[in-house]
Amino acid sequence: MSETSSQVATRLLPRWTQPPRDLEARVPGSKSLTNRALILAAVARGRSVLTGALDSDDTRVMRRALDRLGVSVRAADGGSTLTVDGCSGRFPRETAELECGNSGTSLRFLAAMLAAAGRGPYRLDGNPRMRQRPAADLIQALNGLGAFASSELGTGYPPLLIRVEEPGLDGGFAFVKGDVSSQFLSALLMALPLAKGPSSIEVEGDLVSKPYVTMTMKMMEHFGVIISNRDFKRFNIRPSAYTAAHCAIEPDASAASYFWALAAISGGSVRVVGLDDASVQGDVAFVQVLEHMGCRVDRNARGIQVAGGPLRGVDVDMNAISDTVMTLAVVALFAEGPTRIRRVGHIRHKETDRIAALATELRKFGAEAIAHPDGLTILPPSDPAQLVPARVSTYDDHRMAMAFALTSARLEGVIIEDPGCVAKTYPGFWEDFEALRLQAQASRE
Ligand SMILES: O=C(O)C1=C[C@@H](OP(=O)(O)O)[C@@H](O)[C@H](O)C1
Ligand SMILES: C=C(OP(=O)(O)O)C(=O)O
Repeated sequence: MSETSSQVATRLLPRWTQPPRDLEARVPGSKSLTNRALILAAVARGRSVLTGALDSDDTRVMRRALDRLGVSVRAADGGSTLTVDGCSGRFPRETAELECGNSGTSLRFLAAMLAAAGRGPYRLDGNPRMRQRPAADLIQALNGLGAFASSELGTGYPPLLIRVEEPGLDGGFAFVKGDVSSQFLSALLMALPLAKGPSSIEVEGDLVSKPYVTMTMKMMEHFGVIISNRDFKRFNIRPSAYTAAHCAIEPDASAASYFWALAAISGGSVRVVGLDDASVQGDVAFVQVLEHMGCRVDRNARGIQVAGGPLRGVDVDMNAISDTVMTLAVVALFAEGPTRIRRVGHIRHKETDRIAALATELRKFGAEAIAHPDGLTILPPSDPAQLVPARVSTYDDHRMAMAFALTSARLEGVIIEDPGCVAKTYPGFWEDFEALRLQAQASRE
């Protein structure tokens, strides 16, 4: 039961006969931190070493792209230690075709960095879904700062073409929309210190996923560049050089959400090792939502533990932690009363339209689900015994697969289609999930 290849069409999940009790889970490194560290190390002066890095489809996209741009990234320890020889702000290859799969961070961060640290033409493409994920706001901002960026098909979506005239991006002033994806802003912030002159970026509309912008600024600081911002509205960036750094990547908090939710649904307890409230990842706040639903949360030096109890539905704004919406929606199936998830309309632009996908799949289990423009209401049956196992479509979305796997904590016979899609951010998910189930079972025998 260790298939993660996409050739495996389905995975039948055994029901957990015992809840996990006082078990520990270790999750791989953060995708968002790994891809930021990689791109910043690539343009820094000197050799950087990243430890605890994530080795998955999304980080391989970034590594391959940097390789094509002439930056050496050497992997050791199964891909978790990466040594990057920085190019001091100038990519060695002046033109390249870069394939970004469905990695939003890779495509958007690279697009801006190419304008600042390259010459071009560069072409960035992705899989069919990536060709439906917005990029127009980023293109527009880059062009306002002196780049020649365009959508090849004129759609505002990838493939993107990027070039700049010698000697590089001008800087200056640009607006960027904040209500579609924070990745546009993060991409510009990381690239603009390499522009010729100072720059200011003003965010238009409500900025989504704010903790990721804080993460961007913290990582920039780690590589030696400090920028100023007022209320996440206006950012001022002075020309500066990145310097190589040692970077210990935290475990991925979005991946951790599946194990915390497992404890919530099963009534057991799981500690995810290596995360605490001081994490730079906003998604650690997911445990607070579980606390509101009735779980107990214990934070100590080893990590954060969630212990499940009777669950009640919640009304929650998940704008800042929207990668955990799928996890919460599945927890809500097992709670008493409705759960309303608000201010996450932007998740329609991710690996799939996540609001539509969730509503469809939740209904298969016997819940009512209402899709709203900004989120979702989940109305579980009044008696959890009325929930039925289902065959879950995953829409090539790793988070749909991992979140719905949690239903097997309480239901026999759940089937997950295309389980290999977890490789986007967590290739070893099924092995880790099954190992924990066996541990739970063994602890009661
Ligand atoms: O900057 C990042 O690393 C990310 C930002 C978020 O995207 P949006 O800003 O598009 O919500 C998040 O969903 C994604 O998984 C990673
Ligand atoms: C939205 C996600 O990824 P990205 O935008 O980086 O493709 C995700 O990992 O849930």
